Amino acid sequence: MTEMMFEMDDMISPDTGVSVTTLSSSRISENPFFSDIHQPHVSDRTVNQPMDIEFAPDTPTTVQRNLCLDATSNMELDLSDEDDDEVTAITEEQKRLCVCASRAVPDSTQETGQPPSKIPFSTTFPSHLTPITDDYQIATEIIGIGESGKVMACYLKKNGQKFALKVLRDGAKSRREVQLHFLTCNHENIVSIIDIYENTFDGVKCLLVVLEYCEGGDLLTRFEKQGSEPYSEEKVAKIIRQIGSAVQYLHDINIAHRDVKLENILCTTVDDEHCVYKLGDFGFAKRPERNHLMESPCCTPFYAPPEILNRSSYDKSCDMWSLGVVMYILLSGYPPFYSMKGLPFSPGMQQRITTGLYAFPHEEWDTISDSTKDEIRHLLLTNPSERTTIDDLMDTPFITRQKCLSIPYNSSDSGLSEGESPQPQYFDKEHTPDGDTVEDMPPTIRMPISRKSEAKATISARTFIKPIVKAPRLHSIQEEMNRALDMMRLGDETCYIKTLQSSGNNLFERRRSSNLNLQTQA
Ligand SMILES: Nc1ncnc2c1ncn2[C@@H]1O[C@H](COP(=O)(O)OP(=O)(O)OP(=O)(O)O)[C@@H](O)[C@H]1O
Repeated sequence: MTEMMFEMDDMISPDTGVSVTTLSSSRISENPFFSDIHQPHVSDRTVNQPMDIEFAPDTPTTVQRNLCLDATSNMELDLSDEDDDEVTAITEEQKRLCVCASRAVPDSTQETGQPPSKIPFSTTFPSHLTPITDDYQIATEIIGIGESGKVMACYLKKNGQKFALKVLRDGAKSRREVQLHFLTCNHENIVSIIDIYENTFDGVKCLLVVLEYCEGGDLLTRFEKQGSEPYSEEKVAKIIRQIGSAVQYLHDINIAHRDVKLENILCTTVDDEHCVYKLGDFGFAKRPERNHLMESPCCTPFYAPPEILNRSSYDKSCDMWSLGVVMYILLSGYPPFYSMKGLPFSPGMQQRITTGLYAFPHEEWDTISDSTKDEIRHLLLTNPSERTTIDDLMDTPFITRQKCLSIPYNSSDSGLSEGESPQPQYFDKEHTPDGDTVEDMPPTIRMPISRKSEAKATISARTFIKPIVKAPRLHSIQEEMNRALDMMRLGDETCYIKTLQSSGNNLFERRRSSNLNLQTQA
């Protein structure tokens, strides 16, 4: 863990003083954080006037369209990884943005559909410079907490419709997040951006992103609420089909999301049957330069592919690995790679990820069809060039559901004859992952098979999970990991460095108080 680096979040968590407890929406009040709102200090910039939005309650994209058509404020970005030829005159960009936002948006009740046609790139996004409180009432209700802070509820004053509000500290990284999210959010399986505001609080410039509210919450919370009981293959196929459609759309226009995980999959409703799954949080999204591989470390360790942990160059296929991890978790209730000691990350876990060593333990996986397990194997291939591409995945029977899933388990998969239990094999010293003792390593199954060498692949029985070692519950690890990430996130761009006074650093506090004591004694 100590060797890993993650991108710094140059976002802030506005200290609203509001309790993290979710409050009932009936207790809406102006959030104190926003009561002190004032105009940005850049006075020579064209300022958006409050828009006269004709609001259609069930179609948030109408607001987006109106926002776009009304937009007069576009910020040019100077992102080092952007191609020069994409920086065009603001008015031209604006026109193109308006065209893209005015497109008919597919009916969100459809499970999947044709993604909108390709959209042009831009280095700008339309934003309001007026106080958000002109148009929205900010509630004290916290609807989610992430690395960048709280996501709050807000209500459009005109009609009381509920939205989610994400507050980002203004900076190159958050502008990239908003830009890439804005450009892609017309896809029905990507969370829609409704409005963007640029406001300043206590001298800190912020981007306030109003998002469509997904009342079903994030998939991790939802999954765990029902006890992390594995979902059926059909249900997982539905989720992967929809999120895969979003990823396909992103990859088509050369954007890697780089943080596909259960927390970033949002559910439009609490009702399973009508739920549409949407990809959110573009905090790590990146468009690699043409013919260039990405290098900046990113991702969340659970979902991070070997090439990221090894700090090698990587491409969009990192999203495919993460999709494989999502699929695995939803079908079993635990992640394929985890620390034997319940830690958020360990050298042993890193070694298993980099060598692609994971199991399909019988208890949960015997009832899962071989073809589905094969899809996971092809997603969790350590060699990114052999990994299933999104186009391949969207064509598989698992997604298209053209073939029957219930293929009986074949014990020969694990190299065992019928009725025979897997015999523990142990890593030799060379292969023992650091941080996990040899005793921690038993029964299992098989290494992922390269699609290219599939025909002649010998299935090696490898061992790594002791039957009694229960996969840790996701949330407890997640919380621990978030704490670790909070301390560790470093980026290739802007860093937000706390002052010594606000750092809460124990050593600093001790030295300061001993220094004070010395001064007092003197
Ligand atoms: N549009 C939305 N509707 C409902 N809940 C949302 C919405 N957006 C975010 N949330 C909730 O807030 C949480 C954090 O949101 P998000 O992932 O965007 O923030 P983040 O700070 O970028 O998180 P991360 O820790 O993944 O970097 C989500 O996991 C989800 O529970």
